[in-house]
Amino acid sequence: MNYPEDYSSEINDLDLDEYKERNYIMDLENKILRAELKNKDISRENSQLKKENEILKRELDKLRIPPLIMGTVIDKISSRKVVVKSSTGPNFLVNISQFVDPEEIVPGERVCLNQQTLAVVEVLSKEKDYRAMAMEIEEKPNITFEEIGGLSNQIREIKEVVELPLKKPELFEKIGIVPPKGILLYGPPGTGKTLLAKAVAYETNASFIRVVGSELVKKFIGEGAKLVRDVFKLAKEKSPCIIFIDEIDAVASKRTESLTGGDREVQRTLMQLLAEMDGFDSRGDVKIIAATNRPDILDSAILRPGRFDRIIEIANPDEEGRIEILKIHTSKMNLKNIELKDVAKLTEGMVGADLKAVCTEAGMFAIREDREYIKLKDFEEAIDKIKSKTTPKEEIRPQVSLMYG
Ligand SMILES: Nc1ncnc2c1ncn2[C@@H]1O[C@H](COP(=O)(O)OP(=O)(O)OP(=O)(O)O)[C@@H](O)[C@H]1O
Repeated sequence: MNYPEDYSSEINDLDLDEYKERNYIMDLENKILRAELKNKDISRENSQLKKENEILKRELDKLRIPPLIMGTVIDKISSRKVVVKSSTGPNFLVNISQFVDPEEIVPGERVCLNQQTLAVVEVLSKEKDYRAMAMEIEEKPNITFEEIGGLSNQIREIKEVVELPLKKPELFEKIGIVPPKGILLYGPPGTGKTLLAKAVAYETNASFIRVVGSELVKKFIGEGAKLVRDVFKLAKEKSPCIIFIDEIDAVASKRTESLTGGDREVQRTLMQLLAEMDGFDSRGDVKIIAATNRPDILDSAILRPGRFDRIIEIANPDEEGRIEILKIHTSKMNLKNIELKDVAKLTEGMVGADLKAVCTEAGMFAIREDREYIKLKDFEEAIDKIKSKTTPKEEIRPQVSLMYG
């Protein structure tokens, strides 16, 4: 069919308008798609930040909770009033907080008192009692030496002084030497001291009890020495057992002349620790591993022979060490064109805990970009992020005179 000329140009105009409109719609659709992707990204980041916020809030709450006083119920006067013998000494007639079921409170029960009001705010069950007593108990921690990077010399030494006496005590008897009772690991935070102690427990089929020095003396006022006694008692029950005392400097720093109340508490706790160590047989199947970031402030009494008489440095990892640690933490990650040597070069000064954080963070960068593999750029960004959060770790060594009393 033939159209008059002016009619066909009308169709062309129509086509052009339609074309423009379609382009405009496509443009809008693209914009919507990009906005949706951006929105997804932001909400993913938002939920990540929310999670981080939750964790930080919980940490803050923990820090805000004032220490509680522990005590034992002696007598129940009425449904909401009891006499409690506090761990600090005196007996108190106190109220039971409305959050506690008064039925649970019977004479002999261990309870926690609020420091200000002295009201009973918590009842400690036997199991909870131990937990609250700053002990973390693991029947058999699931960490092997293969999961620890860059510490092969230290692992060899630990094997000699802890594993061998536990596995072959008769060897020491035959030769006629006494294996060390305790070893002290010292080095910056996050270098793998706890990891090492756990791996020793795993390799020797021992249970693992972890106590934190600062919690022994600060969590429950007046209970430090009793906690130490309980730790050793429990270790004997659970033997073979590794007792791991983290932050030992909190209970074993050099004695000062004038003692405040808090210092006296620390002193009592330290004395109990020394007495417990002196009292047990080094050929037995309880071994003590202590850790500190501050060997320079330790009281020489704890380093005497028969106590912590092996001192092992767990220093910042060197480049080889960092490669080994990175290998461990990236073993399940999908890496593309990455030489761990290059990553190790960029992470000078970082410890194991930082390197683990770098690996996780690099993975997060890939996820944020909806990628299923991780590239070097993710690591570079992750390193920048972790470096901006951490301060360089100082190396502090024990004074030689301290090492041998
Ligand atoms: N040498 C290492 N090899 C592999 N991973 C490590 C190493 N060091 C640290 N890490 C990682 O960092 C985490 C924290 O390390 P760990 O708790 O053992 O350090 P730490 O020296 O005990 O620190 P702190 O002094 O703060 O208690 C470990 O769970 C592990 O994931």
